[in-house]
Amino acid sequence: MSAPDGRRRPTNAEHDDETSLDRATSRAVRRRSIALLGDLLRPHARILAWAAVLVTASSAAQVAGPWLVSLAIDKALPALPGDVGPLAAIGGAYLAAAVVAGVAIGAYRRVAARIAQNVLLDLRRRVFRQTQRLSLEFHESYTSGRIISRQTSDLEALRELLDGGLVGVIASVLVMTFTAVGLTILDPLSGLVLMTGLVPAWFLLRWFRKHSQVAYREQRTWSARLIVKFVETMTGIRAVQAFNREATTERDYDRIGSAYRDANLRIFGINGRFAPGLLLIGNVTVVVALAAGGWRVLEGTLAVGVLVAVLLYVKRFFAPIQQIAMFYNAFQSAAAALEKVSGLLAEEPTVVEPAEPVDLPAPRGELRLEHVRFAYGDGPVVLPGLDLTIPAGQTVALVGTTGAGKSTIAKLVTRFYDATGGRVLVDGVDIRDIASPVLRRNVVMVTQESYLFSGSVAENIALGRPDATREEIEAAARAVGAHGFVENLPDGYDTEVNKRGGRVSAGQRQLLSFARAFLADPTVLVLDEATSSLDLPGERLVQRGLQSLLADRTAIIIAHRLSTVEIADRVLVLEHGEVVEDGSPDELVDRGGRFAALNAAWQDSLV
Ligand SMILES: Nc1ncnc2c1ncn2[C@@H]1O[C@H](COP(=O)(O)OP(=O)(O)OP(=O)(O)O)[C@@H](O)[C@H]1O
Repeated sequence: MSAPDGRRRPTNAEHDDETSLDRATSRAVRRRSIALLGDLLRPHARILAWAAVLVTASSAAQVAGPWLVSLAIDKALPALPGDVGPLAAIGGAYLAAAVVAGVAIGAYRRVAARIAQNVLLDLRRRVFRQTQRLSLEFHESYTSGRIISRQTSDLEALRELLDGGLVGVIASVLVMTFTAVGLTILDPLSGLVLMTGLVPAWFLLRWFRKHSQVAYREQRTWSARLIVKFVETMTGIRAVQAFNREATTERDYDRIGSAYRDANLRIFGINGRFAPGLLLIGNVTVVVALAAGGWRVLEGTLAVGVLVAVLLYVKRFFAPIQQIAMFYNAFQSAAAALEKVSGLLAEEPTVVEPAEPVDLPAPRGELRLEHVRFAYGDGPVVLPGLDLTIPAGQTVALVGTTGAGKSTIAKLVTRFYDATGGRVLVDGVDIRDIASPVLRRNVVMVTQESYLFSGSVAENIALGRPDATREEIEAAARAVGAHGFVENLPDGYDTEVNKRGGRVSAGQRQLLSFARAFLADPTVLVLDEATSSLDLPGERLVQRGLQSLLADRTAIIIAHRLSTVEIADRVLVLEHGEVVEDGSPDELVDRGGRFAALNAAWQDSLV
């Protein structure tokens, strides 16, 4: 991300890959997660309040049970057999409490599940929208595997948290609180025993928190790396197989997989000590409460019924701790996931929309670069200061050694990146002042890979202008010479690409992307020509398509073929980000400089 001075600011998603953060960063990351959570829950405030009422009612009703049992033992049983009234009343109250508790908890679970699912959907949408919104700079540094793991495994961890426990755990925590309060009111001394049991439990919890936080971050980081490695290998499978890299990539994958396994084992190790430790503390507390209470019953200072209620309360207090401990795992994992997702969501596009956009009412397509300076992030300067004017309608071919900065110029003119210094102007307007929909309509980039989306051929062409009619789509295909082969596909324009029968060759793919650009009809076209060599008829076809595409518009072509350079009005030879030769192809050949040499080499390669 570039600050106004051109230096790089740290990004929010930058800490993604670290397992231990310093205290301040850790706090900032947590604050960011909590803010996101608040933001997600805010629209559900009213229904959340309703859920809180339901769960509170259910917990209070549950806590009444042991107290009613103590009343039955100490008050109602001694009145028998003469007076069955108290026992019947207590029995009735017990039943009523059970019904209230059951109905309220059922309703609470349904309401809470609906909130959880809506929050998840909202988060999924936000992640998707955000990844589409972020600038190319972000995508070039944040690998697609990492984005995939944000959208898949991180959201899955949050789903597990919300589906698999949070709702129950909130109810359990409330029951525990009510139980502790109820017990203390019933018999303060036993309340004290319970509180004493909580002291070692609290220390154990602190130990667990400290260790598991690091372990869970580590687990998620390795899991993301595993996905990155897999996605990278699969997207580059051709290169992997062509260069015999299978064994090396497998070794790398194994190494990451082992680290992931070790991270998981560490978590199990921590849990293996935490859960039994808590259980032990709970049971010891029950024994102490029983011993102390039993002693007082013998002394005659405690009623038997109250002792029974005390034991029921203490047991009930510790019972959900196991569940909460297990839940803590899901919580840790989800908290780590939320940290990463919130980092992605907090990321701002580096290419900023203008506050007061300037329109281009009658675009002509004149391009001007004024002292354009550029460097990627903290990297070396790619363009030291480029001055260039391209009159409307001119076709300019950019040639030059690899790394000279040709693609960089293309990315600056199309505003996928902003220049670090200087300005890029279209018809005299700084492109930073043009709203992106207007800019994208007028300046279109056709990239090397000519990406085809799943869908029909017609749909792929219509990407250039979604409201185009079938006639316009076919006219565009005809104009660039794609109509012939499209008609020969099994279902013509309705053939699904990327499916059996819909496979298109590299040249045909380029023609489709030309048709797409033709339909979009931009004033300025930037074309990164594919380097893949086509057979001669294929090349001629593409060349003819290109010529019709270029007519009547300004074009910058990163040229890799002689035939392309020949149809250009002007050739710019670039070296280390500077124009070293500028002229028509014929002039440059006559001048006998670098272009002449390149041209000779191209001519040679044809014979
Ligand atoms: N996303 C990026 N992040 C950092 N550096 C980059 C990035 N893209 C390109 N560069 C660097 O910028 C310089 C210019 O690259 P550019 O892609 O513009 O060259 P090019 O002339 O188009 O080369 P080629 O013909 O090989 O495509 C190179 O040194 C390259 O390493």
